[in-house]
Amino acid sequence: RRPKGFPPGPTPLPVLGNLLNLSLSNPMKDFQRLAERYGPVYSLFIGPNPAIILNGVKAIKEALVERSSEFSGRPQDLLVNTMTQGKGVILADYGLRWKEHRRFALMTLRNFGLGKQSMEERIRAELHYLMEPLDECIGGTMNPQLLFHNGASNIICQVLFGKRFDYNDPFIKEIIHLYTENAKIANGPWAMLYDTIPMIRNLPLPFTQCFRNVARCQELGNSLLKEHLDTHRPGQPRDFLDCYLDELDKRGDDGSTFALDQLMMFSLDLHFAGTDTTSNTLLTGLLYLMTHPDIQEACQKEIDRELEGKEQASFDDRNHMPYMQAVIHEIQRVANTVPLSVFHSTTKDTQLLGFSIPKGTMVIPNLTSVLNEEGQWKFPAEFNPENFLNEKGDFEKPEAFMPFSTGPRMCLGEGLARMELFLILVTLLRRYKFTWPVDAGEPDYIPVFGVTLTPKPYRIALTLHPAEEP
Ligand code: HEM
Repeated sequence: RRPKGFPPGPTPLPVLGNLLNLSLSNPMKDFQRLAERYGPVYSLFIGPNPAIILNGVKAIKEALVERSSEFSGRPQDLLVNTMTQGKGVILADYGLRWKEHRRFALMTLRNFGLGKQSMEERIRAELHYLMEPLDECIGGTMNPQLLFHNGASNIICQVLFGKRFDYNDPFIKEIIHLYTENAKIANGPWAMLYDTIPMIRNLPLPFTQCFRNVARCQELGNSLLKEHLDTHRPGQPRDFLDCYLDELDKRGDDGSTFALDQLMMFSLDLHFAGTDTTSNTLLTGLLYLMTHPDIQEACQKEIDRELEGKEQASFDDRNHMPYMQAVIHEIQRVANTVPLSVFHSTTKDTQLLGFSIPKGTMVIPNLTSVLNEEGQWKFPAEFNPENFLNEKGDFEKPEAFMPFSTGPRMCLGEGLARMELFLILVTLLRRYKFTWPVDAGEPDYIPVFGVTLTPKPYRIALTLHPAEEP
């Protein structure tokens, strides 16, 4: 039964709640249909537990920004919580552990490579490796599926663990496979069943695969941690792991939330979040650029003009490349990489758009609804950089651009992700011309659903961009 004053929604069934109102494999269309019927804030029952779904920029901003302290919790009783064993930062509830770890992550990432200069160097160095397999394919075709995962993973790996891995190294191959599989399981049909029907949780059903995957990620990560524990010199941090070990020394037992048993899941959180997001955005970008050659050419014209005589692109170049900026933002808008954000929960009894929302209610910010919202975009249903250009051709970012979410829980890797997207796309478009292979049939833009949206596998055909031809 809905609490008094709670947002409306379809009638729940005993035990199953509103499970039958949603497609288990991809509920996105159902979420949209229900918003059309019940309005921007409506409710569903995940088994016995009430949840609210926020749609559109007004509802999401009012909750996550204006009432941020009331809407910045995380649910603690889902499959993903069992997966991460209550550790790490992404799923930490609103409170001291989250606050201390988020602040530490932002500060350390900034000092340790997210500081503009050195991070740019790392991304450029990785680009060199990223372009090797592409160079080998000039005049032919290839599937770029793993390439961007490898690149993005290595960039964050260097910050966290102080090293990069060859793209054929068993570590990177296995960990990326485990991450991508878990990103699909975590929002998939078995996760919905696990969250809805607590009595099935101890049964040997397919969701147990994600627990085995996490255990294996930890095993892989622990060997890196052990190396660090053996070689760490206090006060001389080489990377994120060392910084955390220093922090542990510094804090002793001052009652803080820092603890050695937090460190592995914390690092895996950052590694996973930094891998499966940027890479899927890049994959979507390439898909759209190949199938919109006029947009690709307009990018290349601006790149050739603005970078003329420069050996390589720098992140500051974006300030005089409005078209490229608009294209990258449009890629992020259509990629909609984290379609339902990460679920939030209310930290106390609160109000939203006239509804009463009790403490502990699960909150699903439907970012998809904002990135496609009628009235917020000039061309919500097209791939069109004009969405980010004003009549003078200057870059302009509408307030509905929130692929990183908004409020205090907003993505903490935004700075890194934006730098990666700009430097990688500009460098690749400067060197190559990407085309849709003639024998590839019609492009399929409908992504595979999960915590992250992933384009279906496709091939690219590439030649050297004319300016790069010998
Ligand atoms: C295009 C790339 C990316 C997109 C679209 C993206 C999107 C998001 C979204 C939607 C959230 C949920 C925010 C919320 O709960 O309201 C999030 C959280 C998070 N992201 Fe990202 N992200 C990206 C890249 C990265 C990178 C590169 C990192 C690595 C440093 C990262 C680390 C995190 C972390 C740690 C959180 C949890 C923050 C918290 O709970 O306080 N993300 N991201």
